[in-house]
Amino acid sequence: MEIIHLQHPHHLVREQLPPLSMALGYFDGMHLGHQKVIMTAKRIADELGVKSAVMTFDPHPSVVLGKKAAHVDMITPLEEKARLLKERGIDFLYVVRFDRDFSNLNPEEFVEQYIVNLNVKHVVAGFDFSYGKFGSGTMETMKEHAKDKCEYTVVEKLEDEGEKVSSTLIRKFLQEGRVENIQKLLGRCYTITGRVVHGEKRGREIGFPTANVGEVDGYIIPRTGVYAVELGINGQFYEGVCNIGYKPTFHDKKPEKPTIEVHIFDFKNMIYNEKVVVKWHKLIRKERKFSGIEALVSQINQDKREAAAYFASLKSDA
Ligand SMILES: Cc1cc2nc3c(=O)[nH]c(=O)nc-3n(C[C@H](O)[C@H](O)[C@H](O)COP(=O)(O)O)c2cc1C
Ligand SMILES: Nc1ncnc2c1ncn2[C@@H]1O[C@H](COP(=O)(O)OP(=O)(O)OP(=O)(O)O)[C@@H](O)[C@H]1O
Repeated sequence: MEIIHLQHPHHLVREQLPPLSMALGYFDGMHLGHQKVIMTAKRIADELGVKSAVMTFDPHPSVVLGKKAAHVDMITPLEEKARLLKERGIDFLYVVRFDRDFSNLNPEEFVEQYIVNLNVKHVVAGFDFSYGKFGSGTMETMKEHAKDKCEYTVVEKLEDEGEKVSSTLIRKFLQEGRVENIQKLLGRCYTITGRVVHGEKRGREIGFPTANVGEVDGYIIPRTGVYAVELGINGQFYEGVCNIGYKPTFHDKKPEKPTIEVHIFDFKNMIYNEKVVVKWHKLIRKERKFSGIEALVSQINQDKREAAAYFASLKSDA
């Protein structure tokens, strides 16, 4: 997959570009609704005998348009989004810099410059996609704006239990720690990529060595608590339990940031500095302050049993 970064105004020339079937959207999460849009674009590309493409934006429009943060954490930061698109056989990923100038394009200009002029023959988006200044272009106006230069397909709403499958819903579940509910919206577990960093080195003393996962910038961290997780190291996944939190048993003053610590069952290798993937399966309980090490250790043993029972149930379901 080729990744093409564009900044407004772009200077690409239509005649020099391959004809495309392109899916449009921000696509944070690459959830099942997004996958429906993207795979529709790919199917149409195959039918037309053209290349498949996805157009996304960076940073998130709310960073530029909103009054809020200068940065928004993601379900799938750009690198992860690109990895998932490559896995699905998409040929081109266009990443358009979302800045003030770009956001001020009116809908007709957006279609002319970023669809027609990029040699898009067929454009695919979801029922609620909007484009152009104030998001005033919709899939209803697309017909008019694309005129006879480009065909388009609108993908119907994908729902789960009567609710639209959306990034917003997944973000809410992450805030609540309900990672188990996310699996059916993403079609996979929520994952975070990071690196094993040095912790406070207390874990080994209490009989539960943990891999502290750092360098997770850009990802939304689920709420604090204890989870059944898998940790991926060099492509191999190991079952374990993870605490996301502030370790109140040992810290009277709340640290600035929570730590992410994974205890892998029956594992003794040194993995400092390794790149790892945390796969979030299920929330087991909230983090608590214990009266001492003994009470904490007894609870962690219980957590391990619960996580192991969960993983065993997955195998018996299969
Ligand atoms: C499964 C699991 C559950 C944990 N639950 C708690 C908890 O509820 N409260 C707490 O203060 N610390 C909890 N911890 C964190 C331990 O205090 C921590 O692993 C220990 O202090 C070692 O930290 P270190 O690796 O930074 O040295 C938990 C750790 C694990 C692995
Ligand atoms: N559940 C869905 N069914 C069909 N199409 C969808 C669905 N969710 C998103 N899309 C489409 O996928 C593209 C990307 O959508 P977008 O990035 O706005 O995601 P979203 O999940 O709807 O996010 P948000 O929760 O922020 O509204 C758009 O074309 C959008 O219309």
